[in-house]
Amino acid sequence: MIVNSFKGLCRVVLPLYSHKSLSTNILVRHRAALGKHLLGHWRSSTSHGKLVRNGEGKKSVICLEGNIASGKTTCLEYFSKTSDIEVLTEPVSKWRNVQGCNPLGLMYQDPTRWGLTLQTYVQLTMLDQHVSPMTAPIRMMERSIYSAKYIFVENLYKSGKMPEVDFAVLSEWFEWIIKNISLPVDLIVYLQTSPQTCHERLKQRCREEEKVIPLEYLESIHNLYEDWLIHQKSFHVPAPVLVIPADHDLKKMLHQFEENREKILMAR
Ligand SMILES: Nc1ncnc2c1ncn2[C@@H]1O[C@H](COP(=O)(O)OP(=O)(O)O)[C@@H](O)[C@H]1O
Ligand SMILES: Cc1cn([C@H]2C[C@H](O)[C@@H](COP(=O)(O)O)O2)c(=O)[nH]c1=O
Repeated sequence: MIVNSFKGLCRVVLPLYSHKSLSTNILVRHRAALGKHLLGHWRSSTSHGKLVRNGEGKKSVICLEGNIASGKTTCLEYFSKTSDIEVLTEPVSKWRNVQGCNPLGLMYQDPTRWGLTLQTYVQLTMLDQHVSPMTAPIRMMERSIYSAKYIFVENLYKSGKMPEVDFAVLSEWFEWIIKNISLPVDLIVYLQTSPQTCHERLKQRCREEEKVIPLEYLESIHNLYEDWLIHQKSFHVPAPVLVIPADHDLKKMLHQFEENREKILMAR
């Protein structure tokens, strides 16, 4: 639901639900099942039964979303120069090398066999980022555990490349996590591109594993993003959405990032 038009090229889209109501009153459940190390970063509160990171209420978390090669890393690089912001880029290097194995490369070679393997590891590493203690008042992170599930797992499943049983196992894991652990997001910034633009940028970036990606794959990812964040008709949207059209050249993109600096950094 679009509730606000912004000067220039951006819009804010409100979520169907607000995460705030879910995350303000929470308590630690399943405490016994958790290691000492993890609990060191957590506190208990009063209801809803979720784990909460210490100091969570005072800080803001912005997730940067967009198709593959839409310019997310470039955007994060720009904001990383701002003081009081912690930038978490996607842990792609881990996805390309876990104990000497490359689940990202394996997935692109044989999605039906390796989709579950990659997505299990993506889910773990994204969760690790969401729950890691914040080192600055504002955190900007690349994608989220939500897009890993609502976009990439969904795409594998919908395209017939992920077996039903793999999808069911991943879905139950995901549902358990979001039910039991508070993963607050205050704003989603969506870099909206055409799949064609991403295809061009992807070829230019030339990541070895991604050489097999056809335009149709980027079109599917694009449509899932649009249904989730623009039409808001597929899955729960955990925060308001700021849309930044991102087909433009670098100079114009940097200008737009600057124009939107306050809207992005004042999220909360
Ligand atoms: N506005 C832009 N115009 C042209 N090329 C861009 C632009 N933004 C990023 N790029 C280039 O496109 C490629 C993908 O950008 P990147 O920031 O890595 O995207 P993402 O992190 O979303 O995958 C990189 O080679 C980057 O230098
Ligand atoms: C979150 C997520 C990502 N991937 C893949 C898609 C790309 O090949 C890389 C991420 O690179 P980007 O330039 O930052 O988009 O990882 C995936 O297959 N599954 C996922 O859940």
